[in-house]
Amino acid sequence: MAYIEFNHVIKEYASEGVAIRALDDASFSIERGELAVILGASGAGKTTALNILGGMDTASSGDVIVDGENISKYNHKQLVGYRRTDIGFVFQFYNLVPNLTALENVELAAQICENSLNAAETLDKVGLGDRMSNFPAQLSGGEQQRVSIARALAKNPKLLLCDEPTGALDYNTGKQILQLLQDTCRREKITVLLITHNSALAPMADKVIHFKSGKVVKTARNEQPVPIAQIEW
Ligand SMILES: Nc1ncnc2c1ncn2[C@@H]1O[C@H](COP(=O)(O)OP(=O)(O)OP(=O)(O)O)[C@@H](O)[C@H]1O
Repeated sequence: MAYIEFNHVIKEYASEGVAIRALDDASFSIERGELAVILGASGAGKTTALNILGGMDTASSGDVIVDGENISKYNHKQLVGYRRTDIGFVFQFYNLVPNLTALENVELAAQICENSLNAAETLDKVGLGDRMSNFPAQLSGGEQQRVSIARALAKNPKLLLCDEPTGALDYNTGKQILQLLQDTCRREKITVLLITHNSALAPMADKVIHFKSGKVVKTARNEQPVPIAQIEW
């Protein structure tokens, strides 16, 4: 069994009496410690898949296995615990608490987990060791995204889920953030799943999962993933 298995997942939303199938029998797997990229056009179902994997949404049918646990069978309380301790989230917008410093933002997340990492050390690892006492408004977009990555990592999660993490950043800053995520995956041996609509990023991943119209239409493995610095788009 793979570390993550998304098996025949269907997700339907009811919208004004009409059923919208956001996921239509989608299946993929990811091994522990892999960097996986989900590619697909707008509306393909990428965010829906990520939200289900992160316990923020539930499947209409199908199984979602994470580290041997079938999270699709979890009740509300179990999902709360799963989101709190097992999953680190990084979003396009950083969602930092504006009146807390970088350090306090990371500490806040670490406090809700049992096996959390030291907040200051984690900020140091993402390159912000000298900006810990700054408030979000005093940091650039790229620096704020580093804080949000540190906040996710400080939870010491099983899985880091990133939804378009460079969507609000310029080309070079975005590249640095992707490099950080790639390096973190390798160095910390953490499983990372990244959503993007930029197909040029495919070579950075161990595994590439292509979504189209709610289905996984192709998965590919890169035997030798390419460092982000060598990818241009
Ligand atoms: N809560 C919801 N209620 C109704 N429809 C939804 C809901 N969430 C998603 N959908 C629909 O499901 C489909 C897949 O959406 P999803 O956000 O997963 O796509 P995506 O690939 O992440 O797109 P994007 O790249 O634009 O974010 C879309 O048609 C969307 O409108």
